[in-house]
Amino acid sequence: MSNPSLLILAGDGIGPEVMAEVQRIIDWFGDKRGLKFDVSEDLVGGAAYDAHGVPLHDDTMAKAQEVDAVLLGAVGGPKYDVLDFSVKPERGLLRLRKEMDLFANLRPAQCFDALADFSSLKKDIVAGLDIMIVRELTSGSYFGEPRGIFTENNERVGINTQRYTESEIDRVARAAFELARKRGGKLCSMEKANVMESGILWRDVVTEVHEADYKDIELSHMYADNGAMQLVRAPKQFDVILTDNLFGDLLSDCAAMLTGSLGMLPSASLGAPMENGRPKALYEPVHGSAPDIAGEGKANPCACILSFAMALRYSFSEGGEADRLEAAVEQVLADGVRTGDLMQADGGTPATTSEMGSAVIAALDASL
Ligand SMILES: NC(=O)C1=CN([C@@H]2O[C@H](COP(=O)(O)OP(=O)(O)OC[C@H]3O[C@@H](n4cnc5c(N)ncnc54)[C@H](O)[C@@H]3O)[C@@H](O)[C@H]2O)C=CC1
Ligand SMILES: CC(C)CC(=O)C(=O)O
Ligand SMILES: [Mg+2]
Repeated sequence: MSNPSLLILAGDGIGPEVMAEVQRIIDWFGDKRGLKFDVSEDLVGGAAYDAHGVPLHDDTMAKAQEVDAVLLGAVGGPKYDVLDFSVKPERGLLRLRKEMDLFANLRPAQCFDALADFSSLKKDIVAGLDIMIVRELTSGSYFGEPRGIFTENNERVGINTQRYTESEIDRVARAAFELARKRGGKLCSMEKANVMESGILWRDVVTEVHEADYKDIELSHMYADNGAMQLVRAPKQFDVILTDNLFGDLLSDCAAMLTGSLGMLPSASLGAPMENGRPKALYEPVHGSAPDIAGEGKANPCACILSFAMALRYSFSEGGEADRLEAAVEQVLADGVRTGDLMQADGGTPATTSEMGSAVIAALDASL
């Protein structure tokens, strides 16, 4: 039988820096655990634009459709801000998400004990925090038509459209209810049903799905603005949060700071099952290309490393190995190893991106 296939799209800014550490960890699993992958690499975002004049080449898109999973670093950067929106780096990522139909974006926010002091909130509010944000990823404001910058009455008008169909809400709601069933049995759905028709439909459909198939789950609804406030007031009231594309983007960056740093947050973008029964999948950190620290060896690779742990769990049925990798990251943090984003007042050991990667590998070795 052939090895499972992985396509690595490191992208821009700190993307290649954090992905280099993940590649060392992939090699470790091959050498030490006999878990070998057929790894190929390609370009996305600004890197693809520089090479091909488009943020995602058709050949790369085709490869992404064929592999068992895609790992992505990050896209974008100030160099590309002047580009027409149709070829901006971020469009490459949006195209991947849309054409792979990765409708459920799982963004766990977990506060490791060693980082409870780094949160923007008091330790007792975040210690032990473990929530899962399920963000709809292929529709809503980032994809709705019409979109563009038009001229009306001699002035420019920028338009984006928040659009959701029942079936789009239904499928992501089911994904979130299934997760809630495996976790704490609680789901909070967030929208703005008070001021948006798409929010009214969202609330209706989530309620219908609940009534039909998930009555064992405790369902609540919350306006997303209150949700943002509750998330920083008392985050442990939540288990699974279900929300749309735009609100999910904002709420998950907000949740990042509960865990200590945006550099800690992984994500899995999942679609419908493939022939092998595993979902179509792309794994990527929640953070972007961090141009302010790119090229300096300062980036925290943990978000990308933990995204690979999610790949082990969801794409390769290797829950035990995912646990091993997550425990290694937790151990390294407990040992006080700190990239710059985690350096505050606890006098930990400063680490570069690659020193953090080496520490995780040492912890993996110690786990054998
Ligand atoms: N999935 C993706 O590829 C995403 C791409 N972007 C793009 O990235 C570019 C920069 O966007 P920003 O708004 O600055 O967001 P960002 O997430 O790149 O950075 C925000 C802040 O967090 C810090 N940060 C992020 N990741 C870090 C890490 N691993 N270790 C240490 N510090 C980290 C950065 O230094 C910066 O101060 C833009 O072009 C944006 O469109 C933004 C978000 C997601
Ligand atoms: C396409 C991305 C740049 C949007 C974003 O910030 C995200 O998905 O987290
Ligand atoms: Mg974002």
